[in-house]
Amino acid sequence: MTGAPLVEKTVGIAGLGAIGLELARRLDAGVEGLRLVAASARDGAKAEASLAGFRHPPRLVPLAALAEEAEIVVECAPAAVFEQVALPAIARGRIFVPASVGALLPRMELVAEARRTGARILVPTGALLGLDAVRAVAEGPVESVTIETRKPPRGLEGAPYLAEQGLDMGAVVEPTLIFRGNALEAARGFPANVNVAAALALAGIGPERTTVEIWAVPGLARNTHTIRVEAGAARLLMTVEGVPSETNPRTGKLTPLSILALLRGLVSTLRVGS
Ligand SMILES: NC(=O)C1=CN([C@@H]2O[C@H](COP(=O)(O)OP(=O)(O)OC[C@H]3O[C@@H](n4cnc5c(N)ncnc54)[C@H](O)[C@@H]3O)[C@@H](O)[C@H]2O)C=CC1
Ligand SMILES: O=C([O-])CC(=O)C(=O)O
Repeated sequence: MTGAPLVEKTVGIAGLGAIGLELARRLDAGVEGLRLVAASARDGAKAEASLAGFRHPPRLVPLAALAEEAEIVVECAPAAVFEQVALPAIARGRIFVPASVGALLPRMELVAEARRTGARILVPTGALLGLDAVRAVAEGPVESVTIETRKPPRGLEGAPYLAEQGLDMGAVVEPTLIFRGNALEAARGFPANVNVAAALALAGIGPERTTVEIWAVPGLARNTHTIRVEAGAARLLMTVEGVPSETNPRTGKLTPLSILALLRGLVSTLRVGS
């Protein structure tokens, strides 16, 4: 006797940068139960070149059209175009997987909208770790959640908070605490750097109660995130040292892999971790 035939889920990717292109490559190499059918890129000619060696190149479509093409829409684009991907995906009742989690935090009304349309918003662990454990302890009482992010100064450049405070990352010569506040304030001040803090906040006790520290550390080779949780069921202490990707040193190599693991979990028979 054979099992039920496998029903493939179709995937569309918004943005073919450090995360999107690696995820696309992995899917094109073959993942049982998943088929990459569409992608969006800002530069069509560059995208065609990137996809040239693919076995089954995805159709290149505008951001807003991804939701028409695919059941799962993965957002890996700059936060500035988040709504162009998220709104159609949610309106059409798709599975929406955002990498720009910092852009989701100030738009939590999208969750209510997804409930109305039947869409699901699945936030990947991304560059972080241990959100299964954070979700588990958050089923009980939690006293505090803190994330300490350490990055080389150039990895923080361009953040609005630095301009507001007149902070020059070129002048940092020793490990320096640049910011301490809650996850909502961090997402506003460092929109390209606190996707991890946003994901942690959503997994645990919310953005107001999640504390974020951002350190600029000259010479640091790996983006390092340390999570500390005091909860009724357990004390969590977890650190990840991410290897920067070659194409975008702000983004670690772990993030596309985390998204791939999430997508596999949507179609696999055996799934491990809550
Ligand atoms: N959740 C997490 O743990 C992490 C999330 N991120 C976030 O994920 C997002 C993507 O990150 P990366 O891949 O490193 O960025 P990237 O800059 O390497 O890639 C973004 C891509 O989107 C493309 N793009 C820009 N405008 C577009 C448009 N209008 N239509 C289609 N494509 C467009 C760009 O050309 C580029 O190829 C960022 O918002 C970043 O902050 C990054 C690292 C970790
Ligand atoms: O560490 C990384 O790779 C990226 C990061 O901090 C973020 O996006 O929040």
